Amino acid sequence: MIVAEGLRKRFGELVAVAEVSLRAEDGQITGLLGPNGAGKTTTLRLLYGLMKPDHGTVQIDEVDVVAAPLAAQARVGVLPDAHGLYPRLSAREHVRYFGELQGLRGDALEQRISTLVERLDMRGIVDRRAQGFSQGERMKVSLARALVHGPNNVILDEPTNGLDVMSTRAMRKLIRGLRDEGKCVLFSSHVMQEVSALCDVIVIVADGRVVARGTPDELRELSGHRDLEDAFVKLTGVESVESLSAAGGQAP
Ligand SMILES: Nc1ncnc2c1ncn2[C@@H]1O[C@H](COP(=O)(O)OP(=O)(O)OP(=O)(O)O)[C@@H](O)[C@H]1O
Repeated sequence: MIVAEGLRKRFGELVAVAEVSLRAEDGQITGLLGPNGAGKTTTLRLLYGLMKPDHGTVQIDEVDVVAAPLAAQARVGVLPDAHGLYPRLSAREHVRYFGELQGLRGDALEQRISTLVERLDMRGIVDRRAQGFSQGERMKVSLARALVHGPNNVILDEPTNGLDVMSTRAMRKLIRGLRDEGKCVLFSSHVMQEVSALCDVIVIVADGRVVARGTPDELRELSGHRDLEDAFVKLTGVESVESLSAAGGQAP
């Protein structure tokens, strides 16, 4: 379970996260939905301890991310926004390296890698060097890396970005599978269809603030729109989901 309270983060004069509190439960998929620049990536980085908040707290399975970052990070798998891979390492070596960083060794690690190779359908690429991997192949390696230690919590930043239809379906299946195993899954997206297809709970952010939260049905009711995309537009105040408006607010 991931619980954030009163998060704030500014970069100089720019307020990226003005006020975000959220709760992502085990056995649920929680979607962080907002237009470009709303503060989603920054919020996720605060949640998994890549950045420290100026204000507020984050707990992962009741472990404080600022006070005990290593213990908190052991409980979470992260698919960050950029899937940087080492070009000379093979897919298997990437996953093994991250497993070792998480304290896995020997047969247990190799067994875990084999399971992920099957689950993510990586047989064709697992012993190839990452140089030249397609977007979908990079995504698989990044995901395997995130899941190698079997974390109870999984944070995914725009997980279907750049994926084709088949890969998007595979990703959705995987995300649902994690939920069905009882894991806490939190992912960000600016695409309403993506979020509505997957999420049990949606947290909508705009201008670095949570503007609404609830199940898809609750959000329809709150906005007075049957169509979820219309509900999103109403709740965020942006013209269209794809309007790409930079919504980071300026500090007073
Ligand atoms: N390291 C940084 N330094 C300065 N400004 C930053 C930094 N990271 C984010 N920002 C700014 O903070 C605001 C929120 O950015 P963030 O990446 O969190 O938004 P987002 O909702 O993830 O957007 P997108 O959907 O486009 O990825 C933006 O205005 C962005 O330019």
